[in-house]
Amino acid sequence: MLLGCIGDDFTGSSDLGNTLTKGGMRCAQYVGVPKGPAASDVEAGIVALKSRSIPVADAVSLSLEALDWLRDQGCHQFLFKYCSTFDSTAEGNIGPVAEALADALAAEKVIVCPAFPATGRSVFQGHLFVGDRLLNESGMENHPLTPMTDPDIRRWLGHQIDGTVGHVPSAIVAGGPEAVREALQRAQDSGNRLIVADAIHDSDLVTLGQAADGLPLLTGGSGIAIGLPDVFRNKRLLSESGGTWAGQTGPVAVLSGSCSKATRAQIARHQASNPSREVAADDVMSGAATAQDLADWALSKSGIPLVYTSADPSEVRAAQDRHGSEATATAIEALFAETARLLVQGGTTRLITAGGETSGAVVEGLSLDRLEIGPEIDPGVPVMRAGPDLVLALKSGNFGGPDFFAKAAATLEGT
Ligand SMILES: Nc1ncnc2c1ncn2[C@@H]1O[C@H](COP(=O)(O)OP(=O)(O)OP(=O)(O)O)[C@@H](O)[C@H]1O
Ligand SMILES: O=C(O)[C@@H](O)C(=O)CO
Repeated sequence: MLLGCIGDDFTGSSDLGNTLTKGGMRCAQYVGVPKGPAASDVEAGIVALKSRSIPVADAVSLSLEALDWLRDQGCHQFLFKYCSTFDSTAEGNIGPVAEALADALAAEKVIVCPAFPATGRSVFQGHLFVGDRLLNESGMENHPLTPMTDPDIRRWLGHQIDGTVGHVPSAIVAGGPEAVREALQRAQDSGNRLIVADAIHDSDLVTLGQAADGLPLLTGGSGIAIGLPDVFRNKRLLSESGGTWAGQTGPVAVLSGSCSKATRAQIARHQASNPSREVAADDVMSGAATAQDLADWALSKSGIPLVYTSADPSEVRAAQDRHGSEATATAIEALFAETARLLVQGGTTRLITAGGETSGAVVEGLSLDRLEIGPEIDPGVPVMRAGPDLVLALKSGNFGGPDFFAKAAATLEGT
């Protein structure tokens, strides 16, 4: 294994797997820290954690455990993948995890770059944009768990760590890898270890990847990995034998706990021509909504049945005020996990989930341990094989085109 990756959620990890697989690396995604060794042909291993919204100390210890395992597999370079919208609170978890990994690896210069231009995320003057909106005006300010109210990544990260945050501006990134290396050194000389780098285009991310050659730790969205396969390839370290993907026919279902704008628009589009069932947070909390009932309903439907709790920000806030945000999220995630288990037990072979936390709960509920990454459905979302009769698509909240669910079902089938 050449590159050891730690993802702070499951959809984000598959997004990274998509980038590395497209770049030609043989890539495997593990559900949590594996117990045994990796297969010998894996060039990039991604340990997917559900550590984005858990207490800081737990996120740090899980990430260090993942790091130890990846080191044991022989990796010399490591990548901490977080969300391209920098999903975190002022307490963490991105900063504390990045610092703990840097301590463990004696990393002195650590790039921080959430940019993912293919999905409209760019970093300019240390500020994160989603399309033409600053992060805090993009809808992410309403996120149920990690509302992003400050677009200045340097300042937000600064709240999360004890030290100061450096910055490599766009004009320097445009100057190429050597200019970036010099700027990183200057940032380190000024006492900064975590260094936010601007990136607007994929070419900037390629430059950052080249500049990071020899650095033990990189952090970012999946975009930060764009240049890495070529760095390994130029050193003749990649096997170059392509992966094989065979589609899967059989019953399909969609489970959505994502309340993002993109997901809600995809739901509205999908339910116009497919069976759909909305589940209210109150019914989850009271126990009126049961996994058995939802699974039976989906298994009885033709088309691409959709079960969702996705609601608009005012409904989400009202449910959180009534029941508490953590309790609501935990109960909804547990319901989706059990529904997924019953669906697969009932014969579902293609499962599509929307939302990082939701997908994490589902994948853990299904007790999966390793996912093979296949072709891309939409930027940032690949199809994945979880076993001989089960394929998955785990969609990050804000990813995917308007017709994502139908496109995912078809791509999972291999059509
Ligand atoms: N109606 C609702 N009321 C309150 N909370 C909800 C509701 N529906 C879903 N949730 C919770 O909101 C959270 C949504 O997070 P999730 O990560 O699944 O989606 P997302 O944030 O859109 O996706 P991503 O993290 O990939 O951007 C989950 O914990 C989910 O259980
Ligand atoms: O980086 C992203 O935006 C996604 O991979 C993700 O992590 C959202 O959960």
